[in-house]
Amino acid sequence: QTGSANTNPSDSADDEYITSVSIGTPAQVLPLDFDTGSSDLWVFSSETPKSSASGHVTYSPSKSSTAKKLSGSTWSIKYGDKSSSSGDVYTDVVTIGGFSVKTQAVESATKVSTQFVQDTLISGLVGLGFDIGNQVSPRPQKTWFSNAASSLAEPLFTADLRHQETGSYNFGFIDTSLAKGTIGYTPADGSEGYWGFTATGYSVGGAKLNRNSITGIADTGTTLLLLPDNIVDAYYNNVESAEYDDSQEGVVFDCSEDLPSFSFGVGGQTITISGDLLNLTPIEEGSSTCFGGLQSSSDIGTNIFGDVALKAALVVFDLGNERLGWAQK
Ligand SMILES: CCCC[C@H](NC(=O)[C@H](Cc1ccccc1)NC(=O)N1CCOCC1)C(=O)N[C@@H](CC1CCCCC1)C(O)(O)C(F)(F)C(=O)NC
Repeated sequence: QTGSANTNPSDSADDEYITSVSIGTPAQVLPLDFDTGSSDLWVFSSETPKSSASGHVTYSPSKSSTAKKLSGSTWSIKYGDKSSSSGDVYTDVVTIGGFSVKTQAVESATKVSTQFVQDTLISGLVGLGFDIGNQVSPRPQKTWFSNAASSLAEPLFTADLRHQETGSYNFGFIDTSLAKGTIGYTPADGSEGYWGFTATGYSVGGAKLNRNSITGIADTGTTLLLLPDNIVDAYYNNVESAEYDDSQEGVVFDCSEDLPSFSFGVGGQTITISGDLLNLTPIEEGSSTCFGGLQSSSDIGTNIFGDVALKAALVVFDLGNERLGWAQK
C-alpha cells in the first residue's frame, strides 16, 4: 500500500507548506503543516478557546463516531521559533494521501501561542520525526508515519517541496521521476527525534566542494537553511549589497542582486540550491530589499536544512534503513 498527498506553499515566501488531512468519521478535513522536525500530530479543535480558534478549521471529536478519548493523556510542545501548544489526546482514523491509520493519536489543542492563533492558514501539525520525540505523557504516542510504516509497501516517505508550486509527500514509494539526479543515501540519526545527518562539504557559486562536514537535520517544518557563521559569511561575501539587518534579524540584500548558488555534498551526490531559491522574499511588500534564505544557525545549536534546501531536492526519509536519500531536482 502507498499514499500520495499534494502540498502547497502557504505564501509568496514559501514560509510553510500546507497539506490536507482527513480526520474522523465522517471525514473532517484540516490543512496541516507536515513537520519532520517534530513528532506530534496536533490540531485546533472544539476544545481550543473560541477566541484563539477564530479563522481556523477545527476538529470536533464529538462529531466523529470513531473518536475515542485517550483518558489521562496530555501533551505540551515548544518549537524552535518559541511558538507552543498543549492539550489532551484522542485517537481517531487519520487519512493522508489515501492511506488510513485507524487508531492515530490526535492531539487536541486546549492552548495555542499567538503565532499559531495568527497563522490561520494551518490548523496544526503532522509530526514526521522519530517517535522518541513525541510529547504525550504519561505514555508517548507514535507518529502517523510510524503507525503506517509496517503496512506501507516500503517503510519510507519522500518530500518534494517546490518554490511557488504544488509539491508532494509520497508514502511507501519513491517516484524517481521527480528527481533529475541519482539518489545519494547517508545514515540518519534519529536519537534526538530529528532526521539528523552529515553533509560532506559545501561550495558557493558552483566551485569545487570543500571537505568541511556539516552535521544538521532535514526539517520540512523550518523555512530557512540555517548554517554556521563561517559558511554564511563565505556565501554573502559574494553578495555586494549583503548586510546584517538587526530589525529583520538576518542578512538582507538588494533584490536586484544576482545571487550565487550554494551546494552541499551528501551521500556521494552534490545538491545545488540555485541563487533564486536563496532569495526568500522582499522584507516588506514592494520593498527592493530582500531577505536571505541562508541564515546563521549560531544561536540555535543545530544546523537546519529547512525548506530552502529541501526545495532543491527530492528527499527520501527511509525509516526502514535509518537513512536519508537526497537527489538533485
Ligand atoms: C529556530 C529554528 C527553528 C524555527 C522553525 N520555525 C520556522 O522556520 C518558522 C515556520 C513558520 C512559517 C510560517 C508561519 C509560522 C511559522 N519560520 C520562521 O521562523 N521564519 C522567520 C524567518 O523567515 C522565514 C520564516 C521551527 O520552530 N520549526 C519547528 C516547526 C514549526 C513550528 C511553528 C509552526 C510551523 C512549524 C520544527 O519542528 O521544525 C523544529 F524542528 F524546529 C522544532 O522546533 N522541533 C521541536
